[in-house]
Amino acid sequence: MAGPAGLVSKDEVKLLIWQAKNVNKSYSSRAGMFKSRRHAVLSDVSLQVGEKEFVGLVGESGCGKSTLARLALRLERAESGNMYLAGRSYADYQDKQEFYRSIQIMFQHATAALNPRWQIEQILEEPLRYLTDMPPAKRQEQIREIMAAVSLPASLLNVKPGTLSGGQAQRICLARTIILKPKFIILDEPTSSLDVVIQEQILELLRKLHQESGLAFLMISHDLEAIKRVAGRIVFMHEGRVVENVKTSRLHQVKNQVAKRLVNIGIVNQGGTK
Ligand SMILES: Nc1ncnc2c1ncn2[C@@H]1O[C@H](COP(=O)(O)OP(=O)(O)OP(=O)(O)O)[C@@H](O)[C@H]1O
Repeated sequence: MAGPAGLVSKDEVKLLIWQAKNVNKSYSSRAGMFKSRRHAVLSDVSLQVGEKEFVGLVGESGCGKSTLARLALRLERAESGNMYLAGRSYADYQDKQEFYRSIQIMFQHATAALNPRWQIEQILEEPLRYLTDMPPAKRQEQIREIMAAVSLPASLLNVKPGTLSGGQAQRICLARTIILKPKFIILDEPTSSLDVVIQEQILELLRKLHQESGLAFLMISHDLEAIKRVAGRIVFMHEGRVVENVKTSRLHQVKNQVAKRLVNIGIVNQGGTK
């Protein structure tokens, strides 16, 4: 059984891949013409992801999920607290390349970031070229391997993103996220912009990738039903705090009232609970 506050059970997970410990983050907002006020977005957030785990992070819009993801990727700094990747504090990663080889994120609307002028092959090669010393022949091999892993034909390598279907484009984004074989992968709303049929296919693909690769994933979503399909453990956030942490098979046992409501409703909409 999962423990409190987003932490894994020591009986079930031996090695932690990623950890946020007592993280706090706030932003300034205008309060009148000359004043600004700080409001807390993350309050004392602790969350752990173990080796080979697939963890879901669910909560209402604005509760701080994406902020946590941006902090995890070092795109912003926390005011206090610590984060750890593969047992090392973020402060110990002086080498940016080493850090970003170990952790990758797929953002919501990732397909919009696919360079329309590049062929798919160039798009997939870019992280290998800049973050590894891999020779060209090995890069080609890796690209073909990753296309097979996301169930796309190698013939698509020569086309540009504009010719792809929505589902194919999402698979390419996923391929680019995992091509470096990072230790830890964050997926921020990976299916929310897709229609139901494609959503289903991408969730199935994620399940397959997780099973076959044994990598650790954290999937952020409003959609508890989608998270239930892929995650072994689910962490609930509410107003910047982790309020519940439970194995997916024991969702019926959640105690926190907010989490209970979300479990009963199933889906959290952009504007709050349905
Ligand atoms: N750069 C920023 N400056 C000021 N406020 C911000 C900034 N980024 C996020 N916020 C605020 O922080 C809160 C949390 O935002 P965040 O995007 O992390 O929530 P979320 O749970 O991911 O929401 P959603 O599911 O809608 O993406 C919101 O109130 C948001 O307006």
